[in-house]
Amino acid sequence: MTQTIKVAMPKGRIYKKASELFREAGIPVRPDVDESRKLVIELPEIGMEFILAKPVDVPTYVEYGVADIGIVGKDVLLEESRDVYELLDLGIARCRMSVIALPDWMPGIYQRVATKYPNLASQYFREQGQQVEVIKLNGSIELAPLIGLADRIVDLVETGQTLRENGLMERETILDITSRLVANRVSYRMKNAEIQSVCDALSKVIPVKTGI
Ligand SMILES: Nc1ncnc2c1ncn2[C@@H]1O[C@H](COP(=O)(O)OP(=O)(O)OP(=O)(O)O)[C@@H](O)[C@H]1O
Ligand SMILES: O=P(O)(O)OC[C@H]1O[C@H](OP(=O)(O)OP(=O)(O)O)[C@H](O)[C@@H]1O
Repeated sequence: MTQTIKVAMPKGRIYKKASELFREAGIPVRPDVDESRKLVIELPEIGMEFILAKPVDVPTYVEYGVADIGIVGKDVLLEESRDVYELLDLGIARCRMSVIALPDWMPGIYQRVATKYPNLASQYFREQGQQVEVIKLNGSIELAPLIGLADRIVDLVETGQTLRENGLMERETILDITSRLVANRVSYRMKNAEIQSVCDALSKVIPVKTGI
C-alpha cells in the first residue's frame, strides 16, 4: 500500500516556481496561493498533502517529520542547519549571497554587518579573519548601510535591481543559491519508494542552468 507524502512548500516567491515544477512533473499542485488562506491542501487522489509554510520554517517541519519532504533555498538550509537530507537541486529561485556596501566603503577596525543570515555571515567573516559585529534584520537589508546601521550587508542578489536603485555595490560573492528538495531522515527510509518517485518525476523537469 502506498503511503501519503507530506510536502512542506514555501509560501511567497518560491511557491510559484516550485508549484510549476510539480505540475510539469505531473503533480497537480494549485498554481497560486495568494487567493486562499488554506494552509493544508490534501490531494488524496495522488497520495500527497501540501503544507504551505513560511520559507524559513520549512527545514524545521521536515526535521521534526511533520512534513516528509520540503522545498527550501540553499541559503535557508545552511543558515538553519537542520538535520535533513538534501535530495535534489531543483535549479529554481537562482540567486547569490553576497557582501554588499556603499561604493566608498573602506575596511575599518570596528565593522558592523547587517543580514538575515547571522550564522552564515559570522562563519564567512570568521573564515576571512575579519572581526565584525553581525546585526540580524528580517528584511529590507539594503537600508542598513544607507542609514548608517551597518558598514556592509550580507544579502541575496538576483537581477541587481535593488543594489542599483539604492546605490550599493556587490563586493564579494559568498555562495550561489537555488532551491533544494529535502527529506526527513526517517521518512526517507520508511517512505522510500514514494519519495523516490517524487524525486524521479522532479528530476526530469529541472530547468537547465542558463547564465549567472
Ligand atoms: N531576489 C531573489 N531571487 C531569487 N531567489 C530569491 C530571491 N530572494 C530570495 N530568494 C530565494 O527565495 C527564498 C524565499 O525568499 P524570501 O525569504 O524573500 O521569502 P518570501 O517568499 O519573500 O517570504 P517571507 O518574506 O515571508 O520569508 C530565499 O530563501 C531564497 O532561496
Ligand atoms: O537583485 P534583485 O533582483 O533586486 O533581488 C534581490 C532582493 O530580493 C530579496 O529581497 P526580497 O524581495 O525578498 O525582500 P526583503 O528581503 O527585503 O523582504 C533580497 O533580499 C534582495 O533585497
